[in-house]
Amino acid sequence: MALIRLLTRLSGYVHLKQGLECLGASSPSKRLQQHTAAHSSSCSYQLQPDCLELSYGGLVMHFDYVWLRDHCRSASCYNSKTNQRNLDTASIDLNIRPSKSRVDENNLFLTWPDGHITRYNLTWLAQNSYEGQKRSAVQPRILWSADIYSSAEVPSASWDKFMSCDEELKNFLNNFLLYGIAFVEGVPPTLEATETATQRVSLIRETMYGRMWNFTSDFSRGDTAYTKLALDRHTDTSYFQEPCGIQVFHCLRHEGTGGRTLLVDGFHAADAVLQRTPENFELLSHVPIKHEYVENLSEHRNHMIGIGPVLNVYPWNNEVYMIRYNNYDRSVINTVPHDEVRRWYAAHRQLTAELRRPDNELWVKLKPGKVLFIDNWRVLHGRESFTGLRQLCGCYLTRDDVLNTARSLGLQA
Ligand SMILES: C[N+](C)(C)CCCC[C@H](N)C(=O)O
Ligand SMILES: O=C(O)CCC(=O)C(=O)O
Ligand SMILES: [Fe+2]
Repeated sequence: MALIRLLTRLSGYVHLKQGLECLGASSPSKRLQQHTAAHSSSCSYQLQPDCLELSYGGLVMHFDYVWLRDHCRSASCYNSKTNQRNLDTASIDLNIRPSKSRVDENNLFLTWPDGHITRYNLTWLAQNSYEGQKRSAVQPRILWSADIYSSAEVPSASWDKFMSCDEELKNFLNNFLLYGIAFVEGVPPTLEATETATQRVSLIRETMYGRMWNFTSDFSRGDTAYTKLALDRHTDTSYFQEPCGIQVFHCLRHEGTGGRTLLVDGFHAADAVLQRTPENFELLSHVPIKHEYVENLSEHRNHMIGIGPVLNVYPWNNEVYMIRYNNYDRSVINTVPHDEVRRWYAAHRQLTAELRRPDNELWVKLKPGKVLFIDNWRVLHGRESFTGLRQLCGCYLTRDDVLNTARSLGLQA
């Protein structure tokens, strides 16, 4: 196998630096290598029997030939106006191999057996390689305990600026992405203003609870949320196949005592389990669990079922992207044999112990004017029991559209 080696001076340092930043954290020795490479970079590649091995920017990457053909960005294979693939992937010979290959300073060129030529930008390859993805987080975040969150002194957005200034919205969303919670203050204490605030961020996700809800402890629905009782930490709508992405709360009125809101970073707790007992993390991220909502009132009849592990992780880097934790709504476990179920209970116990550590509990008293956005895929909420009239309004938001807004403002989401 011919080894083609190319040593080039890099045309732009910035160009390389950007490419490398996308690769995320690396070991000190790798960082040193990358640093040296800032002045002159080496790119080498080798056509292996089953893949192309590319060494660039301190990273050794492997690209399957079918993958390479499938990712051709030429005008006939890819429509760059719509960012959609034109190429029919099913027409690629699964044993395809390039007949010719070469590199220049910034690109790799492959000629396919039918004469078609593909040009790949080397930085693009590095950013989109499996090896590059494995090292980087999809969503950068700050895991928090109550102390970490409080000392960060994360500012709330202020209503006027939030509604009129994109920079304020961007800061708000940046905090939301980093911590999984964010506040807007100075919002008029009405359902309408709350709705207006949420529409700045996303689309409302209507559920069987309605579009916007405004609830008190009148037991108008068959759920403990509609009482004065305390609620332990949980995520909502765990009984949906896709639990609601964001929950918004605005306390419009409370004449009485208690009723504080509890917030806990579920990803922080999951990370503690991963660090201490990886086999428990493994069980929580693989054993499928059922959650169920059965409502049997004359005006409301609902039966919802959601099945999935407590921790949902990306398979290529084990990054947790969703926690589904609601002991009230967890249903019968019948998907696991008895010897595994005991181990699952032990893992669940460890996660629960982390979630219940007092130093992980952030308590806030919601007041009229202060709107709380919670990432319901990450941060658990609960409440203290209360007395008196307490009126809470809010809604759920569609997750894709929150992330869409964040990306449109230039954030990584
Ligand atoms: C928010 N809102 C009051 C409308 C609904 C409450 C839903 C409560 C349910 N047990 C769950 O955790 O999903
Ligand atoms: O009353 C509260 O503060 C929250 C109740 C709750 O968990 C919910 O509505 O989802
Ligand atoms: Fe809830």
